Amino acid sequence: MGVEDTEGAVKAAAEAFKTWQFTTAKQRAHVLRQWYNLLEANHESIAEIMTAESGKPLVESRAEVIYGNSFIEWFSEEARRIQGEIVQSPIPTKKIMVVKQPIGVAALITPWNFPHAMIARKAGAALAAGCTCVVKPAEDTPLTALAMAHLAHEAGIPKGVFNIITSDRANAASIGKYLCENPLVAGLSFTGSTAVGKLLYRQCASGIKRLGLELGGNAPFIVFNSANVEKATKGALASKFRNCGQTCVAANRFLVQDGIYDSFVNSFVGHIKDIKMGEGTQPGVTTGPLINHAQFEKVSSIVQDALDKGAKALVGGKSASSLGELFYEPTLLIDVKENMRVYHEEVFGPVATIVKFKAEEEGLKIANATERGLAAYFYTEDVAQMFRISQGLEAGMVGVNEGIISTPEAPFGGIKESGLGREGSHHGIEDYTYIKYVCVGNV
Ligand SMILES: NC(=O)c1ccc[n+]([C@@H]2O[C@H](COP(=O)([O-])OP(=O)(O)OC[C@H]3O[C@@H](n4cnc5c(N)ncnc54)[C@H](O)[C@@H]3O)[C@@H](O)[C@H]2O)c1
Ligand SMILES: N[C@@H](CC=O)C(=O)O
Repeated sequence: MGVEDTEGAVKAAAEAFKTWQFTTAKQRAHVLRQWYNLLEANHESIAEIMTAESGKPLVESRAEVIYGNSFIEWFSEEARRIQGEIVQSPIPTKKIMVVKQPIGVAALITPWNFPHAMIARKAGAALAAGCTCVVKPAEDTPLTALAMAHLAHEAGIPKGVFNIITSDRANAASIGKYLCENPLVAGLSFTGSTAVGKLLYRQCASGIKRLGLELGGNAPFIVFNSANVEKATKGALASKFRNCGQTCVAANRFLVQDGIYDSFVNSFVGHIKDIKMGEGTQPGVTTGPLINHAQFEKVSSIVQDALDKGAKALVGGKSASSLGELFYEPTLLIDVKENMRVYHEEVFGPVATIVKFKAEEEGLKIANATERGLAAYFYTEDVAQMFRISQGLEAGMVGVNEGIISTPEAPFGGIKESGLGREGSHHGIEDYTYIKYVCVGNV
């Protein structure tokens, strides 16, 4: 689809907003719950579609559908808890009311790495608030989005309330620009690369549009001397290799204190060798291919740059071409130095790097030495250290002795160049409502 189709979708969403905004919270809660029920009932088919279009192993696709559905369930409940305030007035004849209203048409641009959950996290909140949506899924994963839309209409979400614009790569930029600049669109929420996020930020400036940005991360994963190696290895594997490393909150830099370095590295190497990579529909496969050639080239070149500059691959370090052209071996690099790309860039692939440090302050300093601030992780059994480090880390989300932090109940989002706003939790609705102060005089 292209800009003309987008124009049609925006007009349909604006038209549908005229009535959807006046539905009661209870009605919206009901219809979202119906959608959730259908998404649950069709969960295996959606997982199969996702695996077919993205290569994600079925076991991960199933987990994502459960995860994505839980946002629709959560926001079906939250719809009825969007509360205003009655404020104490300084003048007896005046009353002050603060109400929250839906912003209008919300444009949602989503990535390929979580084709269902990233739509669910945005659309669930928008629809609960009383907004209508125009969703532009990533070019690699349009079918999951269309399946969700099919079920949305079956669930009774009225025509025009939830619209999908699919596109190829060539049309993504013009569709994005159109959504940013169209005055009928009240707000835009984007998950994807920092480069595109910055472009959308600039494009939205002309109309001072409401903006939510979930951008790239560069998560440190610190293992302190006080850590439990077993727990740290388990968390490291989950955080790094989930979705073949193509996750914005994936651990990107392992920082390991000198006293625990050898035992952590040995344990990590053993577990990485056990990862079963292959075609997503094969039983037992836990890790699939990279999404496309661009991702494959990016991952290969980042690793090659590190190897050329003296890093050592304890596991992997090359493509797994016998499995297919987009497979890259789970990799562990040591002797990583500041002059290597992998030290600074978000790899977005199955590549773990380890840097050794001595003192706690040094570990924290390296962890914070990035312009990104999405997630950060650390492992320690020392309670005082838990408080010191979680306060000191410059990130929107911190996992303490935990490698998987995403859940609809908690606010997801970053600081610094990792984005604006929060998704999920009760804060997730804020992007889709505005506060209106109503002053009633002469009472
Ligand atoms: N934060 C995340 O969850 C996330 C997700 C995907 C990719 N990434 C990062 O981005 C890198 C590149 O991946 P990518 O190229 O698919 O991400 P991307 O940011 O280019 O794509 C994400 C979405 O934005 C759309 N898009 C692309 N260019 C656009 C434009 N000019 N205007 C409006 N929309 C546009 C795409 O069609 C897709 O829907 C990855 O290596 C990774 O570092 C991050
Ligand atoms: N992995 C994130 C989304 C971005 O990649 C999540 O856990 O929700």
